[in-house]
Amino acid sequence: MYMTNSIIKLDHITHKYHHSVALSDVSLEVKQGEFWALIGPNGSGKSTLLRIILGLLKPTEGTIQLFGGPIDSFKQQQRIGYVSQKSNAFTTRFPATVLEVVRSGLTSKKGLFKRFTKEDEQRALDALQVVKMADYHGKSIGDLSGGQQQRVFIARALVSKPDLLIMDEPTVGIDRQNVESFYSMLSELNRDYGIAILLVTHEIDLVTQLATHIACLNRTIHFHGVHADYEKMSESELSGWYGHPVRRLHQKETERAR
Ligand SMILES: Nc1ncnc2c1ncn2[C@@H]1O[C@H](COP(=O)(O)OP(=O)(O)OP(=O)(O)O)[C@@H](O)[C@H]1O
Repeated sequence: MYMTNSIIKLDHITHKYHHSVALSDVSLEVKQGEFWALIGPNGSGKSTLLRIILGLLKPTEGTIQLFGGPIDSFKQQQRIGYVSQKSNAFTTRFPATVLEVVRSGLTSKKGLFKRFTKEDEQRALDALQVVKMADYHGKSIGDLSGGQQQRVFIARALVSKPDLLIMDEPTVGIDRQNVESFYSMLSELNRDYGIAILLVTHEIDLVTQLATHIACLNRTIHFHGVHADYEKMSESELSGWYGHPVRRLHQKETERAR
């Protein structure tokens, strides 16, 4: 069989909503084990790009490959875990324990009314262990903090053992201190378990320290590459494509701010 370490490959993606261009000629490749931060200001096309990758939206032009094959014939949805920014709103209205929420990540494969086995429960507990939330498995999800809830949603996405985790601003509404520990948990997930990550965020300084690769989007890609090359971009170049001033915090400053 043809082997590839390519996970997402976008070639010349353009997307128009009616006549307005949301994305223009975007090409990008995410490979096995990489941690990509996709950054860009409001309205820059980040969510549009994610929806295209998730197969929810067909681009006006361009091609997408997932795991080395065309998106149209992609059938292994369990290889991709997705966590949205809206998870929090859902949890508080939904009375369930942490374990039940995580186990529900297996539902798409089992069908809605199939019974869960002991093995399923163990898989859910293992996923909770990875995000350091196993001690909370019996708690009601609504009783956890925003940061803890998002960890549980990561566990829910991990329960089918995906190769890629896609997240759309997962830290919205979480306080700064918990955001930092949430991001280091993601970094461990990438480093220790080899899971590729594509993370959409506004929190440039926190994330660019951890990501192995960075893509700067504002309708089109203004930069994409490894962290070291991103660091070489001047603050004025960064501010130019971002649309308003960007100040770069360096590692030492971030350490001090903790
Ligand atoms: N369903 C839609 N119909 C028409 N225009 C849309 C639609 N969705 C998004 N747009 C427009 O496309 C552009 C890109 O939007 P998108 O939501 O992808 O940006 P974003 O970077 O995710 O923004 P934010 O950071 O604010 O979430 C914006 O100008 C937006 O108004």
